[in-house]
Amino acid sequence: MITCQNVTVQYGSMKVVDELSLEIKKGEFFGIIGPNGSGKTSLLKAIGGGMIPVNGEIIVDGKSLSMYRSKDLAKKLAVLPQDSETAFSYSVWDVVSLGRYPYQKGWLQGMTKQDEQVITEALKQTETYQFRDKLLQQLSGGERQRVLLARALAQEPDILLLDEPTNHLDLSHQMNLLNALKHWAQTRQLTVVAVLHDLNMASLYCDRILLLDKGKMIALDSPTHVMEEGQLERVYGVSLNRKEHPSVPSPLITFIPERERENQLSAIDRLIIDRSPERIYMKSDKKWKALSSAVLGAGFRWHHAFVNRHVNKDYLADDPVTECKTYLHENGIDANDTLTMMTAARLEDASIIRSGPDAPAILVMISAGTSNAVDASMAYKLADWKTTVGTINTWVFIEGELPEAAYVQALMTVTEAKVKALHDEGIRDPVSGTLATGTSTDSVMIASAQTGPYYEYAGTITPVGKEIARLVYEGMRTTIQHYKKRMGVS
Ligand SMILES: Nc1ncnc2c1ncn2[C@@H]1O[C@H](COP(=O)(O)OP(=O)(O)OP(=O)(O)O)[C@@H](O)[C@H]1O
Repeated sequence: MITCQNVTVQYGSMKVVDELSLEIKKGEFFGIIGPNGSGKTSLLKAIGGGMIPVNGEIIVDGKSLSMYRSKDLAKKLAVLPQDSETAFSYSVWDVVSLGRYPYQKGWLQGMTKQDEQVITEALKQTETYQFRDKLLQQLSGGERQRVLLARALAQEPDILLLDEPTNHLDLSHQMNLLNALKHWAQTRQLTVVAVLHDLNMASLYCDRILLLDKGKMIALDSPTHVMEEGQLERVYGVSLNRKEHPSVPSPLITFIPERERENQLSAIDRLIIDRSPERIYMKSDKKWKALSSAVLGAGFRWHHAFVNRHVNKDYLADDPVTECKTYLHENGIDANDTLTMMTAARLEDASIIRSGPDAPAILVMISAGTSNAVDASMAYKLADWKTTVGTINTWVFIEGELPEAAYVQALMTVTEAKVKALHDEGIRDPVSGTLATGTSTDSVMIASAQTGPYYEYAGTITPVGKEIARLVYEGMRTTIQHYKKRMGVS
């Protein structure tokens, strides 16, 4: 529907769009992204007929743009420019009426009933109908933006060109506008070409995205392919992370601010450890990114503080989360920011050990009781609930930067080392009599400071994985030996 063939746009001798060739399909939501000055607006202006390329050709619906009469082009294509115009002394109704100009036959011909219907519909679609008698100057920036969109819609175009349409709009109006554009593209085959600065909005709404840099095409593809971390970092010159959107299959881009000037002490040395029979409490002035199955703060979360709380074997609360928050509150600990686990195991037996000087910097905490030890392969034979709670809680703090996949590998490494330690300590499932692989209520946390060396993987083949495995294995054995000694078993 729109074809650009070797299009070059210049200001004086400066090329701002450089030999660009592309096709935009009917009914497509097409995004243009790129840094400031990369030529997005210039390309949009050229497609809208507002700038004439010095080279190449733009074809709209099989006809060269240069062959269109201006009224015919205005019926086909409407533009929402970047800067709000300053025709402030017009009423909103009059501004939107201008959108009907291409349909008027003579100078003095008034509005037809149909024109009025189209204007009313455009005002309603953009939620500006209530402003129809107001002057443009009486509206806010975002309301004016929506009136100008209504004017573009009043042209009843097949193609809508929008330059940063969400500028000035609050979150709900941004979403409303983009949802409406997407809906019109899908239901009315409206072709939407939008310059967008917000990469996540572009990722969520566009069928395809053109990434421009210095007037050249860097990529033109679906959001999944264009939103490639390295490519965006090169073009925008910033550090960023790509994640997956939690509920739709679109990439999400998050930016990484320049790091705070790092304290001379390592993140592990900055952990203050407060240990008593009632709890093991670690806190830091620095936040750690943790993946855990904790009672409070489970999943991936950032935390300043960590609590491993001892509870009695007969602990029972209808709502352990609320009970846990109350406990923290009563002890002057901020519940919002504190990862919290519980264990019936005695904390006197717990091990807190640190890696050696030549290994990756890691701190491990393990508390363990094994009265409810279980062999996972026999667990289906057990009753759902046993009152004897032991629980092995394992914390691993890693001084380094880990991608999320490495957290999962670290989790496997911890589990493997734990199972081997239980095996070598001869811990058995009291019901089946077979060797235990854990207890029935174990919990685990992997935390990384996200500063320091980058560890792409954390399986047992890697130096960081080897050290995690060694510390967890040794710490687990020591803790279990303390437990056995106190219980008087060998
Ligand atoms: N009227 C003009 N005269 C001369 N140079 C211009 C003019 N308008 C834009 N330019 C230059 O052309 C280049 C491309 O500008 P353009 O507005 O197309 O970029 P953009 O990608 O839309 O940028 P932004 O994200 O800042 O809106 C820039 O270097 C800009 O300075």
